[in-house]
Amino acid sequence: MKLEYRKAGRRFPGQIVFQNLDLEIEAGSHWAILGANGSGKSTFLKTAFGALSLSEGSLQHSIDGQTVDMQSAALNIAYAAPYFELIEELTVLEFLKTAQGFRTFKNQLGPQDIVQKAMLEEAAKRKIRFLSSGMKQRLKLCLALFSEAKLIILDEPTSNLDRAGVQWFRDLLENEIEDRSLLIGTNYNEDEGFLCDQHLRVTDYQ
Ligand SMILES: Nc1ncnc2c1ncn2[C@@H]1O[C@H](COP(=O)(O)OP(=O)(O)OP(=O)(O)O)[C@@H](O)[C@H]1O
Repeated sequence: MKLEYRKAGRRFPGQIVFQNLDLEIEAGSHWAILGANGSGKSTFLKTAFGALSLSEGSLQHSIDGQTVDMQSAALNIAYAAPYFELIEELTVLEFLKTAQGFRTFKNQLGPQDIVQKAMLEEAAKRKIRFLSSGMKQRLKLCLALFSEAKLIILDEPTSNLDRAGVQWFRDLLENEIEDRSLLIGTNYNEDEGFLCDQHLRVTDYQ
């Protein structure tokens, strides 16, 4: 999936997060969205998957050279982020079965396979609200990376992961991103953005 921002900007009352952004995110490219806390990484990423609209300018998504509207684009975008809520009252397996009803996993993987990939075998029948924050994070990352989406957006992907978890994430990303587009919002570029050869600092556009 390709994204083209033209003269794009996003404001909140009394605050310009970014403006005058001209940016082409080519299909299959890997971008790290860098910056300190509050610099606008999440705001930018939310515009990419349609959770926030632009205040000015335009954003066009295209798939295989064909422009698609935001609704069709959203069906081809998967994201994992601190503000992406899991359904806490379901068990891990129940949640994955529900998720599969909305969107099939890639390579014909099933809920039980995802449990294994997320290293949650022992917790499969536990309610999500009783998982540790690192376990929830592994589940979110697997949901995104084992989707069939053409654009993967990961906001702070290693938050709540311990050192072993960070290594697990790096291996997962390396194996599963394939030729898909990738946007990562990160304070820890070495751990999280290691696959990204393109960088955006939102503060360069304030
Ligand atoms: N819905 C909102 N309404 C008003 N202001 C907002 C809203 N969302 C974000 N902001 C403001 O926009 C700025 C950028 O926030 P954002 O969450 O994008 O930063 P970030 O770089 O992702 O930060 P962090 O690394 O702490 O997650 C901040 O000043 C924040 O307070």
